[in-house]
Amino acid sequence: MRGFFYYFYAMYILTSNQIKQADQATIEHKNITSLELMEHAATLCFNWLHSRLQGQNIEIHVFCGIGNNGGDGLVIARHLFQHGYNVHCYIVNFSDKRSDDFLTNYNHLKELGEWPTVISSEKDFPKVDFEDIVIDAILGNGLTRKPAGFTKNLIQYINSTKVFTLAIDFPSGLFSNASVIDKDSVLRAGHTLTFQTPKLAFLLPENKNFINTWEVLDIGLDENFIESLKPTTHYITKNDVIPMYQSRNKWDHKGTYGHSLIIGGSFGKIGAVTLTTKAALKIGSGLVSAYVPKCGYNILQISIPEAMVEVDSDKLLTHYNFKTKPSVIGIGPGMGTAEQTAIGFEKFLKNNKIPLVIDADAINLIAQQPTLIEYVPEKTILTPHPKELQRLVGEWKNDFDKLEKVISYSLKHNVLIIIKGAHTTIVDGGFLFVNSTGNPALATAGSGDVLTGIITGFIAQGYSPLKAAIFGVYLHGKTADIALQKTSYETFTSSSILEYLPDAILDLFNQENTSSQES
Ligand SMILES: NC(=O)C1=CN([C@@H]2O[C@H](COP(=O)(O)OP(=O)(O)OC[C@H]3O[C@@H](n4cnc5c(N)ncnc54)[C@H](OP(=O)(O)O)[C@@H]3O)[C@@H](O)[C@H]2O)[C@@H](O)CC1
Ligand SMILES: Nc1ncnc2c1ncn2[C@@H]1O[C@H](COP(=O)(O)OP(=O)(O)O)[C@@H](O)[C@H]1O
Ligand SMILES: [K+]
Repeated sequence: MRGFFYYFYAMYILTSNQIKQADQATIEHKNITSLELMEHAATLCFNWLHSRLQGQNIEIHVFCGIGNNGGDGLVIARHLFQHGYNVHCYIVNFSDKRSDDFLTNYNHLKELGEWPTVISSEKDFPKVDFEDIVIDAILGNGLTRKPAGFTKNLIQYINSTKVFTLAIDFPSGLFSNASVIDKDSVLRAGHTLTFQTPKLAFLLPENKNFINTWEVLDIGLDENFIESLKPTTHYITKNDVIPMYQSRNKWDHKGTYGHSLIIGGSFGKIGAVTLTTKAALKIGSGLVSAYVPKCGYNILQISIPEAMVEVDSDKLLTHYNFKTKPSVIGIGPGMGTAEQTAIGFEKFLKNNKIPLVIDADAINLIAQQPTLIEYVPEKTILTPHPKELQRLVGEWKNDFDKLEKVISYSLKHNVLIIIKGAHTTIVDGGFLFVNSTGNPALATAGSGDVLTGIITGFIAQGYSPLKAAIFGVYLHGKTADIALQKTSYETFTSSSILEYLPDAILDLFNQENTSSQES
């Protein structure tokens, strides 16, 4: 699904209410019944499983609730029976409020002579072996409260078997847009097939135990209607960044691609600012300068002959009196938070009018003196890792609360915040852009410094701060994804990000694999 609402294309992440509305609109506008929609969605799930199992004689336990998620389970069970699989189908009878489409599919199955087993209490729990497969169609998008009673116990029982579980739409008990209150009431899915759009809950670190791998099945909900909902949360994939790429013209020269100034470093931490400087160059900034303490001069000049270097005091940044006239400044890596550095930084911010990317200790200094944020130019980018973010916006109760806090900070100060992590999220006022690339190979010293350089270098070349942030975060993650085909998690270092940056850019022009809607 492609969004027109923002000024480029992106896949939407919908809330459960938006999905319900889109479901209804699709039924009305596309002249399709809800039963047909269920048949279509569940058949896609069956096809997914069938193409992998190829008729193998594995015991498959399909647990169905009594709503439409359960209805999906019944359709999947029917197809499995009809294809000769060794299937056990159960109705998790937690309520009398059976949905119409559930009932139709229930009867359909019975007519075929396949009577599901009804589970009404713990004594009805079947034996499930580790080698079996469980299909979780207990609760989906209609979850209104945490599962309790025997339903919760069933979820706990399935979790305890450590069996592979394929969740339909949602791991049962996981809310799309609210935090889990009772961790024992949520199914721990091995893989989730979710309908139409990714769900925000899948992308938050607090849900790491419930959601493992997942993918989106396009069930054909009405895209025009979804557009009209003006969703504010986007999932960034290759299709979304390709149009951002700015190609070069024959007559361009280095001045066309801007001048990045990287400010940072302190004694013992010159490496950080070196990585950032290298990254700004490698992503194509026409000119790159570094402003570092004197102790960093030789290191930078020797390790990056392409960069110009200006110096401050011996071991620390204190004066910030560089002569360079850059188009953008990336500031913070390795800078430290010494008192003299803090005093100089305050003066620098108060006088500066140049676009900024603020990272690491520069974020910590703003957190120490919060009014400093009033002096940054609008649409300045801040790139905190979780600890730095906490210092900046304060403690949060859960990941949804964290997003709320970051959104209000971003709105209040008109800045962009990049929440770094496994699914790095760019917050631009009320809009969220969640990244799809990257893996734990990036959990290595200096990878954030490189990201700062990439984003700074993009802004130098004329990318807007938002595009620089989205494109930079996407490519940064993509280097690690590509690298894993040739190297290991362990041997990937921050310098490897720069080594694989050309592959990540070239991959944009590779026609294969353009629909990476999975994680
Ligand atoms: N457009 C799409 O994406 C399509 C979606 N489809 C499928 O529909 C699914 C959504 O179906 P759904 O709306 O019927 O909700 P579902 O999750 O089955 O449960 C609702 C029932 O559970 C109850 N209930 C809630 N919480 C509870 C709890 N903690 N403990 C106990 N009970 C609880 C709730 O009762 P209530 O809260 O109203 O009292 C109600 O009776 C969706 O995930 C997808 O699989 C496809 O078929 C086709 C296209
Ligand atoms: N498990 C992971 N999956 C994807 N990306 C990750 C993972 N762990 C770390 N990263 C990325 O690596 C970078 C780490 O940044 P940061 O913590 O600031 O590193 P440093 O301070 O060492 O430069 C961020 O861009 C983050 O998104
Ligand atoms: K489910």
